Amino acid sequence: MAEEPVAPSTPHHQQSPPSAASLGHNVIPIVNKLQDIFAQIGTNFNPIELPQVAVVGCQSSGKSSVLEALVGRDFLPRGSGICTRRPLVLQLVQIDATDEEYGEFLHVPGTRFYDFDEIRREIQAETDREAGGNKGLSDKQIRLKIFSPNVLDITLVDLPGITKVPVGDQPSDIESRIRTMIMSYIKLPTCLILAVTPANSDLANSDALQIAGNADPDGYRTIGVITKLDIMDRGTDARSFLLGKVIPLRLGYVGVVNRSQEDIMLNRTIKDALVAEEKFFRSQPVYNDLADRCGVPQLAKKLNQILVQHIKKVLPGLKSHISATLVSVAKEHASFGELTESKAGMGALLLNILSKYSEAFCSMIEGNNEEMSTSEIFGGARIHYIFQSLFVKRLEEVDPCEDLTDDDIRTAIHNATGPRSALFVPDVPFEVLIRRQIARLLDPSVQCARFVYHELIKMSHRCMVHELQRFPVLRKRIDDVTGNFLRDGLQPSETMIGHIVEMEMDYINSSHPNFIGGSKAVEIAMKQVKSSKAATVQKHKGLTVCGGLFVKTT
Ligand SMILES: Nc1nc2c(ncn2[C@@H]2O[C@H](COP(=O)(O)OP(=O)(O)OP(=O)(O)O)[C@@H](O)[C@H]2O)c(=O)[nH]1
Repeated sequence: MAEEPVAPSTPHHQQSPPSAASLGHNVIPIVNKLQDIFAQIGTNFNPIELPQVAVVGCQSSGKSSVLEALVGRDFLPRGSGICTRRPLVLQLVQIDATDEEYGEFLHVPGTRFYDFDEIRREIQAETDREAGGNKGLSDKQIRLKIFSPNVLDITLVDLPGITKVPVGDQPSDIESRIRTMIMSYIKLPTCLILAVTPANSDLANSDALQIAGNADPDGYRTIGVITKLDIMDRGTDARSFLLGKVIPLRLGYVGVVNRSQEDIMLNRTIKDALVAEEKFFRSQPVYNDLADRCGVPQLAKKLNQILVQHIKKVLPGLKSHISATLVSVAKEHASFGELTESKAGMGALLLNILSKYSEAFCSMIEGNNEEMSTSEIFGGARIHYIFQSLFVKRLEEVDPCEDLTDDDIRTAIHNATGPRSALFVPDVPFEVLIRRQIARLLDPSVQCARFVYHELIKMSHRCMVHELQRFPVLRKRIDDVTGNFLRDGLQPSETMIGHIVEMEMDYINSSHPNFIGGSKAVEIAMKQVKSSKAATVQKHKGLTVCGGLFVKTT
């Protein structure tokens, strides 16, 4: 049966139960509102990280009991054996005082659990589903949200207790697995650690304080919680421990008395338990002057104060961060122009964007671009540069005699003249040799076409007008269409370049002014013969003399 929602009761020697409002701090509601807004707009912008509180300790030390007392509701599986077998991430959300409290599991979306016994059963069932029914453990979280007027907005994490001896389905390395799981939560700098140690154990050798010390060596975020003060050995007390004389902690200790197993079996409510706790501390003179370190309400107050301090610390930075973001978002919003709902308006907007894109492309090619850059050549000027500087230079670098040795020429002449000896190069071997050289023009020409293609793609990206930032799908589509269009043009261009080079190879233009042949060639060759340098092939002052034919090479 669900209990009445209660706030922790007020011991006579303690202050009122803490709540965001009662402490008079209005920062928590402000931050909650902010969190709600950011959650609603579904942005990744997380301006503030509220601390989460992880409860650590050895098995059955009373971790779940402490959490329940803080929430003021009875909803966690508790008992003498291992109970918490999966991390339970409990998000507490404060709602209006008039609203009914309820819980919601992430794994059962859309279902509100108004009955807190039902919540406990679901935690048990979900634990069994993942970790099995035989004391097995799993590090897969159960996420539960509790909406209540009596809670502070904070995230609490109930973790499996440290145990050393494996039982049931637990693996042999259970201790190290649990420690690793605990560490993964408490190592976060925004995680407050409630290190729970039962008073009826050896306090000085507390596993909880030891693991908390590993994660938080300076002790800035560890609060020591001593449970089970009611069942300590007669004649012993935890006074010196609560005073921090045994193991000092910056944030100090709080002693609490939770419900015993018998209380739970007798269905004692948390409200009753808080009254009993108050009575206990009142009846123990040894704790009388430690009012600020005893009782669940004090623990809640301490947590609240730390939360407020944390928010106060981050608030100035948060304020300037939000103001700066606001200015830049407003600017961005203004640049997007008017919103339009009608189909006609959308069509006009689309047309407008597309015309702006094509205008930008044209002006980039034509060169009358307004945002003229002085640091780099781009657009039409860059294409001109590719043709005039890069392409021409590459063509000039092609050596017409490369890989054409005297022996190649001599062999070609011999093969062409058969048994006769030859003075001049016959047409056929000349054409064979020269064709091979002309083919060398193909690579630089195709490369020039590819440079132009890449430049056009770059220009297309530069032309993505600012309005397009708002429409990523349209931007991608334009990019795809332009890319495909240019790619479709590149293939035929390369084919055409290949054809032009082939045409040059098929028809050797001997009428070119730079071509030296016929009677002029004979005349030069005769002079060579006369000067007894009758080599059939000779390179001389930029002229390659091939038998009777001379080709200008520079
Ligand atoms: N007498 C007394 N019993 C307590 C106190 N705190 C917890 N218990 C009992 O100790 C047992 C274990 O408590 P839990 O709150 O389940 O402990 P836990 O640390 O969450 O246990 P695991 O999650 O299984 O590690 C329960 O039977 C509680 O009723 C306390 O302050 N006094």
